[in-house]
Amino acid sequence: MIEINIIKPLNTADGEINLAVDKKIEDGEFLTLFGKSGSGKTTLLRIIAGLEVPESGYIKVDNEVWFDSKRGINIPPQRRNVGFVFQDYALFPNMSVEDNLKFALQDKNKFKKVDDILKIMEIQNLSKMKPQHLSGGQKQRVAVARALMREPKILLLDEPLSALDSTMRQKLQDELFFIHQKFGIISLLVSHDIGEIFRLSSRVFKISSGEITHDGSPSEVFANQNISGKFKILGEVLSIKKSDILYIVEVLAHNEIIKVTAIKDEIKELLVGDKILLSSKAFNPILTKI
Ligand SMILES: Nc1ncnc2c1ncn2[C@@H]1O[C@H](COP(=O)(O)OP(=O)(O)OP(=O)(O)O)[C@@H](O)[C@H]1O
Repeated sequence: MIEINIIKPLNTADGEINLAVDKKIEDGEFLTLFGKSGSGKTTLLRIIAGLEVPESGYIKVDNEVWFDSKRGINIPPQRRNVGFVFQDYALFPNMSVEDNLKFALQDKNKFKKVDDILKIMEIQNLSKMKPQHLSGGQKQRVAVARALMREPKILLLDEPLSALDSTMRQKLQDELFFIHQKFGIISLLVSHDIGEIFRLSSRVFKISSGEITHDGSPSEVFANQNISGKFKILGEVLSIKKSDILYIVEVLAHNEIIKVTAIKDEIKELLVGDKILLSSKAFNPILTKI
């Protein structure tokens, strides 16, 4: 279990805000941090990894104190049992895949583990290759493999899949979920992709200006529980155009563009780029084999 109660002032484009978090994260949780750019998501991961120091508070993991401002405790990053995966892979370009993984090992007698992890991630065939010859999906698999080398208690995933195309993204989502289950790791993911969040997370923190405003399951955090629609689909607003007394909203959902008519009240707070839930009460689906 992670117990975190910290405050850290952040200098943002909108002035100084306080990143203030007081939460417990249980073993086995797959937690996603969701929120606007600059709300403090990456900083929270970096604080847990020991790469940023809070102004005050404490972080305990399984009753081991990693940080306590009052007691002057701040365990360095290399002694915190975390694996970190970034969007840009951060692999050593001049080292082979195998050497990238070996580098992460503290105990050099454990080289056999490299083979085990290569096998689990299905990248044995890449072991002698250098990162520049790998595709984005392969690089990210290597980055996840490297993060697993020290058997982390916590896996910190900072938008790890956002540079990948949707097919590769879904494949790696499945793999991240498999790893999470297999190793019994607490996974903390930063993601802007609502589909991804629903697929992976057991719990979501919605962060706004440094504060966790919502904490719950994906459907509790995103879906309006009062909607009793028979059919629901997540989408993103592409455009909002006025047409006589109505508005036409173009929504991207599962790579399809859907045009929806809306009244003024419905589009009042809607902006292009907003994630939305599209639902219908009277719905008669037609099944077609493809
Ligand atoms: N050590 C620091 N001291 C003060 N301010 C910081 C520090 N680190 C980051 N910030 C500021 O805090 C704000 C939040 O940054 P952070 O990277 O955590 O946001 P984010 O929610 O991850 O955004 P994005 O989705 O764009 O990655 C930014 O405005 C950043 O400049």
